[in-house]
Amino acid sequence: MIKLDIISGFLGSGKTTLIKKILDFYKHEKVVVIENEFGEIGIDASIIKKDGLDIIELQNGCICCSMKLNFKDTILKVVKEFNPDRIIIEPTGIAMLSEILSMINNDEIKSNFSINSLVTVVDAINYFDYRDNFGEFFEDQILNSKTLLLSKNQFLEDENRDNIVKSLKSLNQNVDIINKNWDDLLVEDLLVDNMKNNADEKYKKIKNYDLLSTNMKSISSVSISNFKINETQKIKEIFDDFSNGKYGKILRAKGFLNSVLDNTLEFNYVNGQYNIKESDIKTNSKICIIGSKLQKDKLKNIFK
Ligand SMILES: Nc1nc2c(ncn2[C@@H]2O[C@H](COP(=O)(O)OP(=O)(O)OP(=O)(O)O)[C@@H](O)[C@H]2O)c(=O)[nH]1
Repeated sequence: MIKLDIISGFLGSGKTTLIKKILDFYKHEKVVVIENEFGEIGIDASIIKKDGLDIIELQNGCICCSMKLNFKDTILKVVKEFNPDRIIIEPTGIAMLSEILSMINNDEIKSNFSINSLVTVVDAINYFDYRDNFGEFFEDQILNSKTLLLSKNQFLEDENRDNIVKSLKSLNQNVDIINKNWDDLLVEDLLVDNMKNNADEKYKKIKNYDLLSTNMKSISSVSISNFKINETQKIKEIFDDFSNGKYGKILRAKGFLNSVLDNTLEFNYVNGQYNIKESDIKTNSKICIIGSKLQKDKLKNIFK
């Protein structure tokens, strides 16, 4: 049986960071990662790329396409082409987990695969904001997971972390919740416990696309390649501006920048917070911006 690991979670929650971490545990296996990115340009594949790892990138332009994507066919193609021990799937941050599970809930997949982990990474910093603004969608990921893994929890007080755990439990009583520092995380923590969780349990579909909130439906993306900005200070100013709403509600931006100092910088912006760090990845300058009610022309102009 081929092992299947599904790592879901809202935009910028920490899926790619987690996959990088678990790849170390599986370095003696033949692993294929399927990266389904929402924007038009791929960023995550460059981040997790390493020798001997095969990565399949699936780009999707809109939430509606992202949900209709046929994971089943892709997975079966990967099996034929690569014959892997394990497939790790990172759906887009705005994929409905129920939709993905319904696509792989068929005999062909079941006879070839065992679900090893079905994790949703929950961004502790933004938990209540996202739950309020993207409720039914956010809950779909939580209801359909076997394991919930809190990320960024080192930034919160114990009391706030406890409130998140309580809220998660009120949504899904049967799920394992991992609330620990990721330095202490073991791959065993993420495995589906078949004794506790019935693997054949029906996925819990909450809403179909037509019923999703306007907030959710208005999420779109802008991707810009080879932009000319090459100073850290300038990109910081842009990110500071992202939070004031003049370009729409920007939830996520990520990419690379070739700086004047001739090095590559990797940046991550998640709902008002950002970091910029030196990267050893050699690539052109590129940015993918995701948010709701995006002012796309204004955004393209600032990167001209
Ligand atoms: N400090 C800290 N930062 C984290 C943690 N998890 C993720 N991050 C940061 O959050 C940002 C987004 O992480 P990613 O792993 O790219 O998130 P993602 O879910 O793959 O993002 P998308 O694929 O764009 O939805 C990066 O800057 C990470 O370094 C965590 O547990 N602690």
